[in-house]
Amino acid sequence: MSYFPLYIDMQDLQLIMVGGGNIALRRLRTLKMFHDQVTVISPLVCSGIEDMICSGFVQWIQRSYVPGDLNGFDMVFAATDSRAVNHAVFQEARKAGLPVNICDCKEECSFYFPSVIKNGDIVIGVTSGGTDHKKTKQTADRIRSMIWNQKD
Ligand SMILES: C[C@@]1(CC(=O)O)C2=NC(=C\c3[nH]c(c(CCC(=O)O)c3CC(=O)O)Cc3[nH]c(c(CC(=O)O)c3CCC(=O)O)/C=C3\N/C(=C\2)[C@@H](CCC(=O)O)[C@]3(C)CC(=O)O)/[C@H]1CCC(=O)O
Ligand SMILES: NC(=O)c1ccc[n+]([C@@H]2O[C@H](COP(=O)([O-])OP(=O)(O)OC[C@H]3O[C@@H](n4cnc5c(N)ncnc54)[C@H](O)[C@@H]3O)[C@@H](O)[C@H]2O)c1
Repeated sequence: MSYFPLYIDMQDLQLIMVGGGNIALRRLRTLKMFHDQVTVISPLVCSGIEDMICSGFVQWIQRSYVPGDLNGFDMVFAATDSRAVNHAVFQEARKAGLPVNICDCKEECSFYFPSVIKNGDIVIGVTSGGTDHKKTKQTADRIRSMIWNQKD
């Protein structure tokens, strides 16, 4: 069964991203279109995220994740390169009843991260239900070029 595209108001939600590499950066760029601030817990961050720290969009907790870190957050994203860490984040989030997105395991996601096309108030999210990421990206790129001639 396909997933229902739910459009939610994120403004008052406290968002946390565990991990600060390439995938976290790509997702933070998307989240930046919908929120003013995201907390990132990660011992290291890539240079794109350093810029987001400087601009105030990212609040950086510079250390590894430990259980209990999700306290006070409403929505959880995990994008570390460790299956064990991502799984631990999933377990804590599930226990706390928090919506959770885990980048290396679709079975542990309570929602998927879509490819997003945004033009003013118009927002389009594309998913393949986790079956074909390439097709998702291609479809989003086609929509961008067809409708708005907007690349990425
Ligand atoms: C849409 C996009 C959003 C974004 O990431 O921003 C996205 N994946 C993108 C790209 C991408 N993903 C992967 C590669 C590298 C390899 C390859 O090419 O296959 C690339 C290409 C690249 O990175 O360039 C690998 C991968 N992805 C997932 C797993 C785990 C699994 O399947 O269990 C693994 C194996 C990880 C591993 O090896 O450990 C899981 C998920 N990825 C999703 C979203 C969710 C459902 C999306 C849908 O319905 O299609 C879902 C289910 C959950 C989630 O993470 O929310 C983005 C599109 C591009 C864009 O628009 O820019
Ligand atoms: N869903 C997707 O779209 C997609 C696409 C490609 C890859 N992946 C998956 O995403 C994972 C991450 O990829 P990447 O390119 O961002 O890796 P990366 O190496 O660039 O980044 C990993 C980040 O995790 C952080 N980290 C490591 N251990 C941590 C811990 N204990 N606590 C907090 N942070 C920790 C590191 O400091 C680093 O910032 C890959 O291993 C792969 O499984 C997902």
